[in-house]
Amino acid sequence: MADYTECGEILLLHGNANARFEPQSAAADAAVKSAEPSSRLLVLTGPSGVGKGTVLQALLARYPQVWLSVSATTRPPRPGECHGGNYFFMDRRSFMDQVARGEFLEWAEFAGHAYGTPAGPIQARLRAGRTVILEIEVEGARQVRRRLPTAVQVFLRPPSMATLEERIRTRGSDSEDSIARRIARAREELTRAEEFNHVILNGNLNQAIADVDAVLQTMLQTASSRDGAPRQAHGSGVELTGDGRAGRGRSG
Ligand SMILES: Nc1nc2c(ncn2[C@@H]2O[C@H](COP(=O)(O)OP(=O)(O)O)[C@@H](O)[C@H]2O)c(=O)[nH]1
Ligand SMILES: Nc1ncnc2c1ncn2[C@@H]1O[C@H](COP(=O)(O)OP(=O)(O)O)[C@@H](O)[C@H]1O
Repeated sequence: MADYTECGEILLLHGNANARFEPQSAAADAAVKSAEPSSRLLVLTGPSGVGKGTVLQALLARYPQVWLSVSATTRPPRPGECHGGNYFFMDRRSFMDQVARGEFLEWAEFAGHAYGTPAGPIQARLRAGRTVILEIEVEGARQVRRRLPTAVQVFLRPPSMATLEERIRTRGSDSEDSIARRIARAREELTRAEEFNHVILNGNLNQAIADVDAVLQTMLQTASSRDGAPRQAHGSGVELTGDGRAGRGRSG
C-alpha cells in the first residue's frame, strides 16, 4: 500500500514489527499459568467510538514509561494518520502473510478490515520491563485472554447506544456504512462486557480516565515492587506463548 504518510523516526522506535513469537513449549505454558495475577500487559477494549483512544491519550501523557502497541491493519489511513504511528497500514495479502507466519499475538476482522497486534515489539518491551497497552476490539481481547491469562483486561462501556452513535458521528471519521457496521458490532460486543476483569463506564470523561488510571497505577506499583525482588526469567509477569496462530476472526 503506497498511499500513506510515514511517521519517520516513530518507525525506528517501534523496531521490527515482523519479529516472531518464540516456539511454543510446555515450559513457557507453565510459566504463564504460574505467573502472578497482575502483569505488565493491559488490554483496553470496548466498542468503536466509546472513547478508548481519548482515554489512552490522557494516560500516555501521564505515564511516558508506558508503551502503546501499534497495530497492523488493512483499513485505509484516515486523513492525518501515519504509517508506524497510528497503524502499520498494509494490503490484505501482506496482512494474511503475516498471519500465516505467526507474527500476530491476535488478529480479528472488524467492519470489513483486518486488524492485528504484532507480537515481536510487545515481547521486546515486556522483556525490557516496560508496561504495554493494547487498544483492540473485543474478539482480539478474547484471544489475548486465552493466550496470556495474566494480562489485565479493561472493557470501556458507553452510557447508552445512543451516546455511542453520537460519539462516532461527532468524531466525523466514518462513512455511513462504517458507522452502521460499528453500531451493529457494538451491540454484540456489549453483551460480552462481563467477561472482562474491569468494566469501566465512559460517561464523564475525567471519571473514566481516573478509573482506568487506577487500574494502570496498580499494575505499575506491582511491577515496581516486583523489580526490587529477584528478576523473573524475562523480566515481566508475562511470556508470549503459542505458535502465533491466534484464533481466527470471530471463532470461539
Ligand atoms: N483485534 C484487534 N483490534 C484492533 C487492533 N487495532 C485496533 N483495533 C480495533 O479495531 C477497531 C476499529 O479501529 P479503527 O478503524 O481505528 O476505528 P476506531 O477505533 O473506531 O477509531 C477498534 O475497536 C480498535 O480498537 C488490533 O491490533 N487488533
Ligand atoms: N466521555 C466522553 N464524553 C463525550 N465525548 C467523548 C467521551 N469520550 C470520548 N468522547 C468522544 O467520542 C469520540 C470517539 O472517541 P474515540 O477515543 O475516538 O473512541 P475509540 O478510540 O473507542 O474509537 C471522540 O470524538 C471523543 O472526543
